[in-house]
Amino acid sequence: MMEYTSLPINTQTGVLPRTGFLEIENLVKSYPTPDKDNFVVLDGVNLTIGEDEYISVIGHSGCGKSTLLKIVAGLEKATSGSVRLDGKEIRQPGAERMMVFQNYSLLPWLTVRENIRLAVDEVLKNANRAEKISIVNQHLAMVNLTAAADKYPDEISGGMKQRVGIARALAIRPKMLLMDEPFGALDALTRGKLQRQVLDIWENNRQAVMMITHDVDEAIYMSDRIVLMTNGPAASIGEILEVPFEHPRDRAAMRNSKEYFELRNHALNFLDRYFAQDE
Ligand SMILES: Nc1ncnc2c1ncn2[C@@H]1O[C@H](COP(=O)(O)OP(=O)(O)OP(=O)(O)O)[C@@H](O)[C@H]1O
Repeated sequence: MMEYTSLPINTQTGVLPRTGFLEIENLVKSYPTPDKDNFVVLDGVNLTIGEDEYISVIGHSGCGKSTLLKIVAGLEKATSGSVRLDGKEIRQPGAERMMVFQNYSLLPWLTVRENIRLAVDEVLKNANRAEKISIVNQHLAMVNLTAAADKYPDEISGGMKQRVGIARALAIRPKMLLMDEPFGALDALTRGKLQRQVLDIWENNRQAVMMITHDVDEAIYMSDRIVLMTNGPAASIGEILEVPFEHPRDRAAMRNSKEYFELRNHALNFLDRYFAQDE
């Protein structure tokens, strides 16, 4: 069994001195309210993500995690500040950033294969028919859905639907994967299997990932860094934790290490502290 040694917890905030692929600078997001005051959701978020880095974002409900992800996806506009991908300002959705939602968002009148094919047709316009078929088949196999390819979404389980969503996102070869609680609706066993599957795919084909989760164990198991958000309104980044385990990770060995225990407690204490302020 792989063993992990104990290292000091490394916490950071703000913009990090690493190669920036996604660069979020002084991001502010507010919504107008009827009484003319603005409701400030995010206030001064600074974050840099590398092109092959897996980042998790954790924070209490309503602190603005989904809002942050939607701004990176181009589905929401920042009130001020800037968000750049590969040096270019993000102003709208784009095929280089694919989103995976918690509630699957599959088209119910299309089969599993057709749901993936639709995205491929829309984005990979220069690929010929044979190439498209091959890409769809390859991604069906990647998430173990070849046998279910011709079923409709209401004929498959929640875990399978989420795998279709992930295959669809990956099939168009995005530079960045944005996932909003992708495993949140799944039972523990299915969640564990799908986490491993997503990690396998990512380890073989690294890309930038930003994943929202409420689960500290999931964040430690999957990501390179964990972004801990302060409570809203006017939330920002409280701490960023470096996860010191090499990929591929052995979940059981990791869980038995002192370092895992310390990191987990550090994150939970952070969340408890902010939760206590709320009460
Ligand atoms: N379109 C909108 N208009 C006004 N307020 C909004 C809008 N969208 C989100 N908000 C508010 O912004 C805040 C942050 O919402 P967001 O969904 O980003 O939080 P979250 O951290 O993802 O929450 P959860 O963990 O519960 O999903 C909430 O108070 C929400 O009510």
